[in-house]
Amino acid sequence: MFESIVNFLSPAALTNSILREAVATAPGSSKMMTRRARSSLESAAAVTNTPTITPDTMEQDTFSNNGPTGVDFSGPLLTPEASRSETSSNHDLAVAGDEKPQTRRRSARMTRMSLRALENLRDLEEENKLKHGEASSMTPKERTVSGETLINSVDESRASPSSVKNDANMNDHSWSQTTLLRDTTDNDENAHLATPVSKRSEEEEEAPPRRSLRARRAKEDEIKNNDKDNTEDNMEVTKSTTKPEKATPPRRSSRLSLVTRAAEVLDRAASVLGKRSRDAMEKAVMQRRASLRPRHSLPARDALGSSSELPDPKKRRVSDGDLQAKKNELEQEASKTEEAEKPVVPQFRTKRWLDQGMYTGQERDYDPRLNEANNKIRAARRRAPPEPQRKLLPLPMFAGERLLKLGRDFKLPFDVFSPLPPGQPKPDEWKKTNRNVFVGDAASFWRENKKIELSTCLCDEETGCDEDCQNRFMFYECDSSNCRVGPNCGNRSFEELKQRTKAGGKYNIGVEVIKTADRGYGVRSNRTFEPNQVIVEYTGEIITQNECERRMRSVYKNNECYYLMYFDQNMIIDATRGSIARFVNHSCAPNCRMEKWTVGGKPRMALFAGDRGIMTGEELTYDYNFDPYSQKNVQQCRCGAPTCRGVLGPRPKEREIRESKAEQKKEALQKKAKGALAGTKRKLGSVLDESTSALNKKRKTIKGTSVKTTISKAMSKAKSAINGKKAPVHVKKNVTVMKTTKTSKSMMKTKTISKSKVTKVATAAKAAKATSKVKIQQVTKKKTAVKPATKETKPVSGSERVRIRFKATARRSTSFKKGTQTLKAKSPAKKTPKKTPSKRTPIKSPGGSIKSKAAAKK
Ligand SMILES: C[S@@+](CC[C@H](N)C(=O)[O-])C[C@H]1O[C@@H](n2cnc3c(N)ncnc32)[C@H](O)[C@@H]1O
Repeated sequence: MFESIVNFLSPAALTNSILREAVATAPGSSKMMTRRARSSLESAAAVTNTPTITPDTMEQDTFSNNGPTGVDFSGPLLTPEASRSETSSNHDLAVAGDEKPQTRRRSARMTRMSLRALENLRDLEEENKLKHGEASSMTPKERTVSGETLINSVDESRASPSSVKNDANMNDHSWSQTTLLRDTTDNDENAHLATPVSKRSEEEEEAPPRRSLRARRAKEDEIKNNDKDNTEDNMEVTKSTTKPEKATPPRRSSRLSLVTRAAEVLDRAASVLGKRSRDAMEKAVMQRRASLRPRHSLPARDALGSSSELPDPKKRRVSDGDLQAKKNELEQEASKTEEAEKPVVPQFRTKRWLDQGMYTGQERDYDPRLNEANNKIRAARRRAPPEPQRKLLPLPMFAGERLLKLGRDFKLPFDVFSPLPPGQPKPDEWKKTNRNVFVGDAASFWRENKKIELSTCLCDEETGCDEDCQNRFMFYECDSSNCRVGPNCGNRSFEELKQRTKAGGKYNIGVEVIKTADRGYGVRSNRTFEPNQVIVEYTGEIITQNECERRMRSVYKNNECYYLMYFDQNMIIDATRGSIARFVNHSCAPNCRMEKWTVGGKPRMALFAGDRGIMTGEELTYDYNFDPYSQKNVQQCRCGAPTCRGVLGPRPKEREIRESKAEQKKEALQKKAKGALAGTKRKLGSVLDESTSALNKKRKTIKGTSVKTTISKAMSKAKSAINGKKAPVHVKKNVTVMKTTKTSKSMMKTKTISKSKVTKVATAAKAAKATSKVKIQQVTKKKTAVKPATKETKPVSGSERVRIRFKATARRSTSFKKGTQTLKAKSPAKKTPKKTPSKRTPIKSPGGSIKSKAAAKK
């Protein structure tokens, strides 16, 4: 292999070899040379720009010009020192000019081969001369210093086969570096330059074999035969060097590297041999000597820390500064790699243990009227030193002095008790309003009832406004204008609702929308409600009947759900845009009631808990008292109650009865109206228009009685009540217009509202009973002096006040019965809807419908 490389790399050496063969084939005549050999030499010289060593030139050079050796080679190459110096020099040049040191080594080998050939020639010459009796030009001493000696000396110095392999190792450095750099992170041991090639190279450096020329040539032939076979393998190896893990056999890569290097060196040798001058050589030698430095200045192999930095004989000549910089660089890379490989330790948040559970608010100065955020702010303001955090949950019974003294509703979080199922949809097309809004003509049609506003209950602070409260009977909410009890009054539901909802939060609002299985959306409670406690107000747009019919024809004609409800004064409340109460469904066995109350002189609707109260998570329902007005609008009821009527509204049989009775009434009224039009005196309460509206119908059914008569009757009843007689109560028989409810209040209303001519007002009896506590003889004596309460403007004495109240109560009781007539008489006819709606509207009546209907008649 060595020989083949030498021949391959050095055409000059090849030339000399051929020359030597030529001479050997023609012993005895140095000048006799075959034409073939000469042409070979000339062609070789042409390739290498080397002067052809023909016998002529050889004779000229050898014997005339250059002393004993007679060859124009650079002197230092002939000694080991010179050889080493040139190695260093070439290396330096290579570093400076990006050249590789192999160039120098091959020139040395070429020189050696040339010398060897020249020595052989000289030996042959000598022998010829001896044969021909010529004196040898060489001294015996010079003969000993023959080509072999020089070759040996060169071999000993550097140019041994091992050094060639070492060169191969150098050539393979790029491969080794690539591979070993990759291996650095995997295995530090691999980081050393302990590749098989380098190891072998080192071993051979330690004990370089002295092979004979013949052995080398034999090996050369053998390698030549193998070279062809290995060429393809070498190419594959080149590709495989880019693969990180698959390290190719070092021998293959050395060959590959040698082949590539050989191609480079072949070109370089031609240029170097042709251009290099003696001066340049001497200069290079001088530089090389200057660059020699003691080996101990190099860092230890281990200290380099990376296989790519492990020094080989050439690398050690890098300056200390470069090595240090390289070392630092590698250390930084290693540290980066270590950092990158460090496992990421997740940062866990400190667990915050619960110190309060379902009994929220018990451990704090908690105001249930405020929400959590405001309570925190409040607590922060009031709390001077920070309270030590409790380690244990306190028992509810030891909730604190404040709880024992003041008391507080137990609040189980509704979402803990009954969480909403996941994925609950929310109604998207819902426009919310929490107050009534008058739309269109409704504002001009509607007016406050100032008379009722002046009603004042007779309750005192001891009893509060309990079930006997006069205002409560009348569905009037107490306030400062009609009640003297104050905050302890129990008849201020809407005020309580206002304060509760103002605090905010789901608990305070108390209801939330849910999606039911088969009835669309519904409403359920977030908390418990006591019996008859207000839950949520029903608000929306207040519209006239005409507007309602218009909407039904155009806007809601394809709707399945209607949010219409009778309100007040022939008005309808449309909660299509309204409060959350619009989602409350119907049930034939409801747990809530819808009631209309007068608050501050204005009617308002609200949902109240039933007599059983409401538990957390219950769905809220009330009886729609639905009046479909048309078979087409009848809807199937899915309330699931055992007493379910099957449809929204009354049972079909009931409805038929209702409808037939309504027809009869209608006909009777029409007859009366015709009679009136024919010249008969028209009575109050007769038909004003031919509308088939339910509201109109209601008005038509009530016959008028004079206020005077009513008052006198009420007074007589009051007297009899005072004297211990029971006031006669006539229960209404006709249920077509009004429906009864289960509450005592509504029962009372039911009794009071009747179309009977002798309607007796239970409230009058109640009021009379209340006034029986005071002496009312004066009242009876001076009853003609009683003035209407509405005109009372100046302060009056206590007895007078009682008297006035009595009269007011009597007037109210008559207004239930005949208020409609009064209002009709007072209200302008043009404001009353006159046209009969072509299509009846399915409108709900509130649970407290009797009262609301009564109010509507006023
Ligand atoms: C005021 S809305 C109630 C809220 C309605 N469920 C929704 O999704 O908007 C009245 C409508 O609800 C439906 N509904 C209410 N209660 C029902 C019941 N018990 N059975 C069947 N449908 C009912 C009817 O379609 C009715 O027209």
